Amino acid sequence: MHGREYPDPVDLKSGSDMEHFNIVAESPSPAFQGSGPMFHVEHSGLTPDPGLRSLRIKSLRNIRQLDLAIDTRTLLLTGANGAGKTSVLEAIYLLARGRTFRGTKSGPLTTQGEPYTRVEGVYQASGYDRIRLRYVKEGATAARDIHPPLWMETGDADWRSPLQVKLIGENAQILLEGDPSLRRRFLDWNVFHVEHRFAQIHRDFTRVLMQRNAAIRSGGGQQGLWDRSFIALAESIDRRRAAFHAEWRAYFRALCDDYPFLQGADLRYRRGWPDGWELGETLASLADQELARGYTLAGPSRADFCVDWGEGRRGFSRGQAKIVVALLQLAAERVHRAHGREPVIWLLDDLEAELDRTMAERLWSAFGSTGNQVIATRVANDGDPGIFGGTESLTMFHVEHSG
Ligand SMILES: Nc1ncnc2c1ncn2[C@@H]1O[C@H](COP(=O)(O)OP(=O)(O)OP(=O)(O)O)[C@@H](O)[C@H]1O
Repeated sequence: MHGREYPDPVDLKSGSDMEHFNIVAESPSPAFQGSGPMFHVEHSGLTPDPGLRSLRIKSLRNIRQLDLAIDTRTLLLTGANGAGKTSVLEAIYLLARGRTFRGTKSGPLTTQGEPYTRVEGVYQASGYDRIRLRYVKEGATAARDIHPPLWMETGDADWRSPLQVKLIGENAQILLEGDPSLRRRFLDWNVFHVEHRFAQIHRDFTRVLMQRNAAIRSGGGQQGLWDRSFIALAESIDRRRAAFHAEWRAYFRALCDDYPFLQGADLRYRRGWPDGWELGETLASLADQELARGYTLAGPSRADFCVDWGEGRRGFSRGQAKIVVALLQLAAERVHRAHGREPVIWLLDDLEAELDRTMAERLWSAFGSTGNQVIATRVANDGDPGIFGGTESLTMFHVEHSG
C-alpha cells in the first residue's frame, strides 16, 4: 500500500542514511525546530555502540515532523506535561514492536487532520551494519519493515526484531496485579529472546489448544485425540519458561538486595497445573469441569508468575510496583545478556515519578550501569537533568509544544 508513496529503503551500508536522515544534533545551541514540538539539543560525551542512531517521525500525536540524531548513550527528553516526550518513546517502541504501548484511551496515533503516521530509524546493531526500520500506519492498516531484512524469512517478524526495547512506564501495577495473560505475555516475550524457537512452539501449542477447546465444546468425545500433542507441547513450553525463570529469579533476588522493602522477596513461577502432578492426570481429573466450562482448565495457558514479598504483606504502592517492574526488566535483561542477545534499549518514561529521590537515583544507577542505550523522559521546563545530572555521554532534548 505504501510502495509508491514512500521511498524504498536505502542501502545503509554505503552510509546513505546520512543523506536520508536530517542529522540535527550537532551543536549545543537549539538545533531543531519542526512543526509541533521543538527540540533543543545539548551535548556532552561519546558515541554509543550499539544503539538507535537516528529517528524521524511524521504525524505521531502532537509531533508533526521530527528528525533527530542520537550519538550518545543516554538521551534525555525534558519538557512540560503534554509536550510530546512520551510520544517520542512511543515512536521508538513502534519501530521495535510494531505496536503502541498506549491503550485506546490515548486516542488515535496519527496527528489529527493528517493522513498517516510514519516513523523511521537507523539502528547500529552489535556485529552488524546499520539497520533501517520503518513503521507506517494509515487508517487501520499498519506495516513495519526492516532493511536489510535479516530475520524476516522466519515468519517471526512480529516477535523478532533487531531493535529490542524495554519500557518502564506508568501503570506498573497493572503488570503485577492485572490479568495473568499480561504476565504470561511478558514472560513469553522474555523466554522468546533467550530461545527464538520458542515462538514456533508457542504457536503450535496455541493451535492445538484451540482445537482441544473446540473438541471440548462439541461434547468432549474428540478431545482425547489432542491430548498427546497438547501435553508434549505444554511440557516443552513449561520447560523453557521454567529454565528462564530459574535464571531470572536469581538475578531478581540479587537486585532486591538494594531495596529494603524487598528483603526476602521472591519471584515465583506457576506452570498452570499442580506441583507433583502429571499434566495428563490433571486433565483427566478435570474432565467433567472442562465439559461444563467449555475450555481447557490446566496447562501453560493457565501459567502465571508473581512477586512474593514475604508473609503477611499484600500489595505494592505505586512507587514500589514501579521499582519491582523495573527490577523484573533489569533481571530479564541480565538473562538475555548472559545468553549473548542483542542489547536492549531502555525506554524510561518519567522514571522519577512516584519515587523518592533516593530510590530514583538508585534505580537510575541500576539502568545506567547496564551500559545499554537509554532514552529517558523527565518533566522539566528549565532543562534541569535531575537524577540524570552526573550521567556520562548524555544528550538532552528540550521538548516544547509550539502550537
Ligand atoms: N492524534 C493526536 N493529534 C494531535 N495531538 C494529539 C493526538 N493524540 C495525542 N495528542 C496530544 O499529544 C500530546 C502527547 O503528549 P505525550 O504524552 O507524548 O506528552 P508528555 O510530554 O510525555 O507528557 P507527560 O509529561 O504529561 O506524560 C498530548 O498533548 C496530547 O493531547
